[in-house]
Amino acid sequence: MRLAAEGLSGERGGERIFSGISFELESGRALAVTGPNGAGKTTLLRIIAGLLPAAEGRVTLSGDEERWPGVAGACHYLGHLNAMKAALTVEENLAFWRAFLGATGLFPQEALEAVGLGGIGHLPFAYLSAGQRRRTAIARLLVSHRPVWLLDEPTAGLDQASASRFSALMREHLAAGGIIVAATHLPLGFETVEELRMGKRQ
Ligand SMILES: Nc1ncnc2c1ncn2[C@@H]1O[C@H](COP(=O)(O)OP(=O)(O)OP(=O)(O)O)[C@@H](O)[C@H]1O
Repeated sequence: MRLAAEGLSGERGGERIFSGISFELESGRALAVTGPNGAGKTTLLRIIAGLLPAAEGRVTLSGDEERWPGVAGACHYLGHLNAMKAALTVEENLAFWRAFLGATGLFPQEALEAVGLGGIGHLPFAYLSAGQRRRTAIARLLVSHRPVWLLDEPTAGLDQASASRFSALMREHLAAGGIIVAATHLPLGFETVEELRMGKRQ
């Protein structure tokens, strides 16, 4: 499987944020997108996820078109917001996502154990600390299989042990043939094969 971006330009509020971004990632490879605040890292991830249109260029996913006919449907997008309902329990939130995205991954309790939150599935999401919320959002990546993980500052708010655990989960995803594009200010904790450095804006 190969994720490719060709000549991507991104705009926000009618203003060109970046242009001429190209890359190719084979199964098992990760791309760390780095650069200063406002460089367009989130914008790029959202374009890849199909959440924003590209001003120019295109993103394609090839190699298993029968199973993954489009890029958007093949992606998990972990944004700054955690995409959980405050009033539902942690486990109910994950059960919702598993039903919504497809029961092709771990059960909610298994996913919670994988992020070290096995004991708190019964708590309302609203009760969780910032780091626990982030770890629950990471558990969402595990309840339904998607080959491409798009991660925006995935380790923000995580303590060192949680960041190491997540790093191991990312390595497992790559070892299983997955692809990762991560916007990050911090090292991801494994040898990223490529870095895409986005420019300074102002
Ligand atoms: N909805 C919007 N309308 C207009 N401009 C926007 C909008 N969203 C973002 N921008 C602008 O687009 C630029 C790129 O933002 P983006 O969030 O992609 O940067 P980033 O590299 O992810 O930054 P950070 O490291 O701070 O997360 C910024 O100047 C931002 O102010």
